[in-house]
Amino acid sequence: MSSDLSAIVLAGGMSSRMGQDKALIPIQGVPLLQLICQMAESCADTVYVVTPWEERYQHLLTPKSKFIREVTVGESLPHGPLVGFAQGLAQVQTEWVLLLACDLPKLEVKVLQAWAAELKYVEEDAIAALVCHSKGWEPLCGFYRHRCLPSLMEYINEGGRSFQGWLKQHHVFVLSLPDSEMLFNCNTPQDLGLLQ
Ligand SMILES: Nc1nc2c(ncn2[C@@H]2O[C@H](COP(=O)(O)OP(=O)(O)OP(=O)(O)O)[C@@H](O)[C@H]2O)c(=O)[nH]1
Repeated sequence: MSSDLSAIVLAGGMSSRMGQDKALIPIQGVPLLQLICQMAESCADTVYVVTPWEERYQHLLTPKSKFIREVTVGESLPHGPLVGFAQGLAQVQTEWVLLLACDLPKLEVKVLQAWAAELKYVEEDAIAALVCHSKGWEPLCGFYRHRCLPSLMEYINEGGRSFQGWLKQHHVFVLSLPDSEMLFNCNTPQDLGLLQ
């Protein structure tokens, strides 16, 4: 296991609320998925894009990114971000993984890098380092220890599909909430309108 950091970017959602593929929406001329991969590259050695649709995103790959093809596991795709994350994590070798959704247009490199620098202070028994807000943990913009995989698989195999439900069973290190809107999720055409 390497002590370096890798990143997983999830790009297997249906974007049903947006009505068009969120990963392909240009933000200042750059497709959102590509933008997220560029940000992830600023702190991770390798960026893994977990998706069932490699062909659709082939042209967006950045120099340090590669695909992990998501497969069905007895249920039709999409099976949700928790299963997508587990399939990605099973292929990754680093001690820590930065997990990112592909719909975070206000992500900030300097905050990701500051958080990554804090990982050396995370208690040994913590399985993740995440921001906590009023609705619970922010699971799709934070860090996970690779050794959370057995517990994650057990939770999934018992039918669990909720990050909050799984995280509730564990100790999680609290990352400082950024004093910006960088966790803004772009889910709907109205959200997109707020960006312009
Ligand atoms: N790999 C993978 N990623 C997923 C899956 N479901 C959601 N995601 C990703 O998880 C992140 C958050 O997704 P959501 O906004 O909750 O769901 P969505 O399917 O993209 O959008 P809606 O259909 O509007 O709910 C996005 O980066 C999605 O691409 C999945 O089954 N597999």
